[in-house]
Amino acid sequence: MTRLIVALDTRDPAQAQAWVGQTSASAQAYKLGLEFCYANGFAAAATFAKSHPLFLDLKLHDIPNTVGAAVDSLTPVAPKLLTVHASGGAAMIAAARAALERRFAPADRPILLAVTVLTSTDADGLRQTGVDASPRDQVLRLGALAMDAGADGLVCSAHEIAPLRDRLGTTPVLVVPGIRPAGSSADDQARIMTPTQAARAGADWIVVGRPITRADDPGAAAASIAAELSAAS
Ligand SMILES: O=c1ccn([C@@H]2O[C@H](COP(=O)(O)O)[C@@H](O)[C@H]2O)c(=O)[nH]1
Repeated sequence: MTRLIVALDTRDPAQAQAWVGQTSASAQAYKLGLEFCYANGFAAAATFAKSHPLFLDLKLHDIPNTVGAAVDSLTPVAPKLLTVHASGGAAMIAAARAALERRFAPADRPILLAVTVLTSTDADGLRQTGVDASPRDQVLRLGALAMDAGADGLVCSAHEIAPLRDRLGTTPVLVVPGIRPAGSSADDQARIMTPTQAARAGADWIVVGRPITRADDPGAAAASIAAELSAAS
């Protein structure tokens, strides 16, 4: 069954808490990322993680020593899921994994996710960064590298779930943003699918922000997405 993570993309803790109150019957976890953590600090994220499963989406990307040390520093937050950028390379991902293993007992260790190609990036966007591969091929390349280096799973778009499963099997935890219910705006996302399509493709988790948080009734929007997921599973 595909589970729902609601992205609490706000700098206002009261707003984040209000969205949690409206969606708690439908969501299995919540994402806090750069906007919330830069505004409120990691103590606020740690407090949040004590009462809700937390996807801490920091997308770490630096030299291996710095990323390993950053992951060490995040120990008090104890998120359920944590992201690094796969394009940081194998040594960086291995350093993040080693830090998590040093700091957590196996049963409590956060799930280490490698972000492959951002869901806001299309083939043109990749080309502008000097990558001539299609998003699909680049996701497969980075996904294999990240899993070999010690990631537990990958962040990808729903378009890449089937090819990733073909290449890497069922081992990677696949976390999928770029989700848009039928008829809703893509916003700045380029590689999108509906909740039903992502669930049918085999996403372990989907991440949904604006289609819920900018809805007139966030609770109803989350409930409708949760209903799609259970009907598709
Ligand atoms: O490739 C990625 C990686 C992370 N995200 C994050 O997911 C949510 C999506 O929000 P929407 O409002 O539903 O577009 C957001 O917090 C991103 O930082 C992503 O979109 N793509």
